[in-house]
Amino acid sequence: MNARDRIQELADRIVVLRDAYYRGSPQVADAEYDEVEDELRGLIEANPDLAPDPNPLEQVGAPTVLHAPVRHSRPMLSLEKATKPEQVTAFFARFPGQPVVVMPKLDGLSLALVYENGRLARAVTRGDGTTGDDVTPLVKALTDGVPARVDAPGRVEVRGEAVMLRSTFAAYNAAHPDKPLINPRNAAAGTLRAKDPATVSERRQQFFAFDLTTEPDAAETDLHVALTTLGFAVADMRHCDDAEAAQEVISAIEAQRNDLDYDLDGAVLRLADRTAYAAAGTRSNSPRGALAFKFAAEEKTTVLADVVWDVGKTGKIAPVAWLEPVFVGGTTVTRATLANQEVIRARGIRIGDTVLVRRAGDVIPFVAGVLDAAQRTGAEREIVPPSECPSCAQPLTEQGNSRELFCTNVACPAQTVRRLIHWASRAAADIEAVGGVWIERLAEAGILENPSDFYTLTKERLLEFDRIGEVSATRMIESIDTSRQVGLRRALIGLAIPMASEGTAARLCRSGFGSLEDVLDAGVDGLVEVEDIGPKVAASLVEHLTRLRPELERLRERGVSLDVREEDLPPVVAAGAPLEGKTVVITGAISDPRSGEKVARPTFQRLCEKAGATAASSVSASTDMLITGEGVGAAKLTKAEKFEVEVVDQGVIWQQLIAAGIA
Ligand SMILES: NC(=O)c1ccc[n+]([C@@H]2O[C@H](COP(=O)([O-])OP(=O)(O)OC[C@H]3O[C@@H](n4cnc5c(N)ncnc54)[C@H](O)[C@@H]3O)[C@@H](O)[C@H]2O)c1
Ligand SMILES: [Zn+2]
Repeated sequence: MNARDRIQELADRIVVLRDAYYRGSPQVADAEYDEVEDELRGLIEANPDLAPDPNPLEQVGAPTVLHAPVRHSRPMLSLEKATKPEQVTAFFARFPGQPVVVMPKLDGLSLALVYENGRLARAVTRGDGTTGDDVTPLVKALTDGVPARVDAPGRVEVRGEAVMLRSTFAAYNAAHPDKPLINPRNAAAGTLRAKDPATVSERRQQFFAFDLTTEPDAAETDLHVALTTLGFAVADMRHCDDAEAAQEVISAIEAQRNDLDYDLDGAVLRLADRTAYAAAGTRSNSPRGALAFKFAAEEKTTVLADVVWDVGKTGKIAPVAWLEPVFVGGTTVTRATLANQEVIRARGIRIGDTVLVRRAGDVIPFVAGVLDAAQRTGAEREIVPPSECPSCAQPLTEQGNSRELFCTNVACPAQTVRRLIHWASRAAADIEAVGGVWIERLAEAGILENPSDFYTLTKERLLEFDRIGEVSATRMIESIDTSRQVGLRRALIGLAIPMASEGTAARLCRSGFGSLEDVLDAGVDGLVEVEDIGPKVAASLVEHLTRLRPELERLRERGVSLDVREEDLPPVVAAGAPLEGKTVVITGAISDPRSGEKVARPTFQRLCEKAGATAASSVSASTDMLITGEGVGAAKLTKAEKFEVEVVDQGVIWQQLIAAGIA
């Protein structure tokens, strides 16, 4: 195909894809759409005289049907994209001496809020950039972070992004397994298209501001200060004086990406000074004073090649999607979860479909749904749940609203292997040297069936197997030996009792149970006394521990400790302990100043708890102190500054711990 035809083809495709996307039913993932734009941009750059007219790359959004059209005071534009550090350097070089704010590029939809003499007059969507939709009632009813009044005269226009928080999204999907939302962005856009706020009342959104214009011109020229003074939330804006600092903040935002409560697809750089930003002007479809740095995509489409029903350690039979390999969220994904049969039904997924796969950080990849059912060829197959266990062929039972399938055969071979692997896992007995493949082989050979069987293994027995040498056999036996110190909390985790979480195990230890046998002897009545342990969890504990009693006896006989360990007990805090009543966050690498040796974070945390502190994982308004070790990330410090949290070097804390006889 010649360049002219290809250009036209790509331009037409962009129009079609945008139209579908802005109507709320995208046909492809963003990353794939961006590839089409990139190819067109490249071709036009190489053949400027072949630029299509109109050129979709110079347009914004899509001309959709507007219910209540409102013309914007100035166009709402797209952003110039960058993917390489050199482009960040070039941006700074264009504006010598100008400070820049760097902030997350939120993945929601942009809104313009217009205030007249202090009152919110209207909220308008971006639309095609020139004209948007008036969505004031929906925004007033459903969007947090949009003050009804601001303390400013004349006309104030605040632009920003309305997002559905991940927590809201997850809660909504948990409450509506029959009609799940595909992703937070789509959910936010769909919400603002609703005719009646009452029908979408559980789909709340949060507004984060990133742009401000005032008439008459306000005195405050710093964007960040001006927005926060007016009472708007901004998503973590940080000032940077040079490209190097900006690049650091960009990396920090990307590193934090999974811990935040909103989706983001990049970082935005923008001149911090409002006057300078306005003076920089615009191109056909983007402001000159801003740049978007794009991150790797967390969503891609791929073909669902098959669905395999996998037997878990508690007998749950879960559908696993086998995918054509797809690079998403930083790795190549070939497997993803499909949750349960209700989710499959609600999302209308079939084998052979092109599905949207989402992988954010260390979250297990999952199939979010089918983007474009119109692409089906007719060769797709229904996903049929099994009626019997794929491992032991026993009939299955269904449980709960989502109709999860269970094999209740305790002798099920697949479950046996899963339970053994679970016993050996890090959170439980931590038999590091015996991997899953070995456990499977030993189980197949009939040597391993219950956790207690690990403790009868000998080096000689292991050496009978092919492909095992003296060294690894010794390591395996040593690792098993060490795991005899597993103790109450981790043994309980390792036994994989349905409904008993890691938290349950920790709470039982802290509330005074001395051993696994004590837990069993307490009975349901004794267990529900423990904070946060309900009757269902208590009943499950008693039922399964009763069943496991012979196994507990075998473990004991073979020298495995099922008693509570000191580290799992509530710390004894002396009156006047140095950190009494303080909520602390620990960050950076910790080392003992006396020996210079590295100290694991949980160990140091435990010392702080003995000194009376409560440890939290992230800095918030309720944090009293940020304890810093080596190599502290800028993100934590900025947050501490924001919440006015005292920052204390580990050295100071060590001195207090040593003086109090705790360390
Ligand atoms: N899947 C599809 O078929 C399809 C089709 C069309 C567009 N898209 C996607 O939509 C997006 C396209 O472009 P666009 O031009 O609307 O957006 P863009 O990526 O150019 O970014 C501009 C938008 O970013 C948002 N934004 C978020 N945080 C911001 C901040 N801190 N400062 C400034 N703006 C901020 C604003 O809403 C603004 O309108 C891309 O992500 C593209 O992949 C997807
Ligand atoms: Zn089975």
